[in-house]
Amino acid sequence: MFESDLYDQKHIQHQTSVALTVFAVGRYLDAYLKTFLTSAEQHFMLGLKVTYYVFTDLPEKVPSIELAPNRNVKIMQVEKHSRWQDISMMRMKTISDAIESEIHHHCNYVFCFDVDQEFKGRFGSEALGDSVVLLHAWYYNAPKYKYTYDRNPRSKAFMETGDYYYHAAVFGGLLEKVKNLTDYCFLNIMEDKLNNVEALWHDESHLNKYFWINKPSRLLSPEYCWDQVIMEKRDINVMRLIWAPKDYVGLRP
Ligand SMILES: CC(=O)N[C@H]1[C@@H](OP(=O)(O)OP(=O)(O)OC[C@H]2O[C@@H](n3ccc(=O)[nH]c3=O)[C@H](O)[C@@H]2O)O[C@H](CO)[C@H](O)[C@@H]1O
Ligand SMILES: [Mn+2]
Repeated sequence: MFESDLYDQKHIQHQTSVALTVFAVGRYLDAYLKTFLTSAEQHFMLGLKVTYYVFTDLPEKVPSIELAPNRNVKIMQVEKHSRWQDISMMRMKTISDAIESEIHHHCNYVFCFDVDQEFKGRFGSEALGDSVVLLHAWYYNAPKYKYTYDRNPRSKAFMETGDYYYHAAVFGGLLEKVKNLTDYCFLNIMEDKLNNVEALWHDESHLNKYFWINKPSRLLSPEYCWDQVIMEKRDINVMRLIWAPKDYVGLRP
């Protein structure tokens, strides 16, 4: 196990400030946002300055959460795309724009999360790095031929081979690195649209392609986004973030 104090001391000394982006659009807001934010206050980057950027089409419904000093929430209005695939993919453009217009005034690092998750253990400054991505809980132990990269040569996300299979529910890093990643994914998503194709796992497929070409500087273990449905968990010492129950039929547009 790493020495968490050493990481924290370094970042407190450098006055590191972290942005967390999360999207809660449509029915996902009521279903997940409160648990996500309250659990983040218990486990995410404690001791550091944190700004939660909540992107939603329903700003008046964002729950008010009790926050520790040095931490705050900023609500950012976004439109609700009619297809859930676009709600997921267009996050790349929104994050890129927010880094440029807003986040760079306040923060050194940005971490981008799906909302359908709950913090359960320390998710601290050890996770910070220039360019950070997460090993997908379902694939970190799987043989490479099982990785679900996009295999359609017509899509910009097409890959024959790669290093790992990454999960798009958590990624982050220095602002300029994350901006580079989100710009890349958005451009390729739009090019696919012009060609009438959609990558197999949407933004996640493009993210996997990006990190094949632009190697990350830090890999997070599946402890940082674990699915409790998986029975085999010998490698998992601490569940730091877990998947919330899915309800695609009830919650997606
Ligand atoms: C089975 C499936 O679908 N997989 C996709 C989806 O996994 P997930 O099943 O985890 O997708 P999801 O339904 O959690 O959607 C991704 C995120 O978009 C936001 N959201 C989505 C829909 C909505 O109506 N409102 C809303 O706010 C929310 O923050 C959510 O967590 O996302 C991944 C990226 O993480 C990949 O893109 C996958 O292709
Ligand atoms: Mn999700």
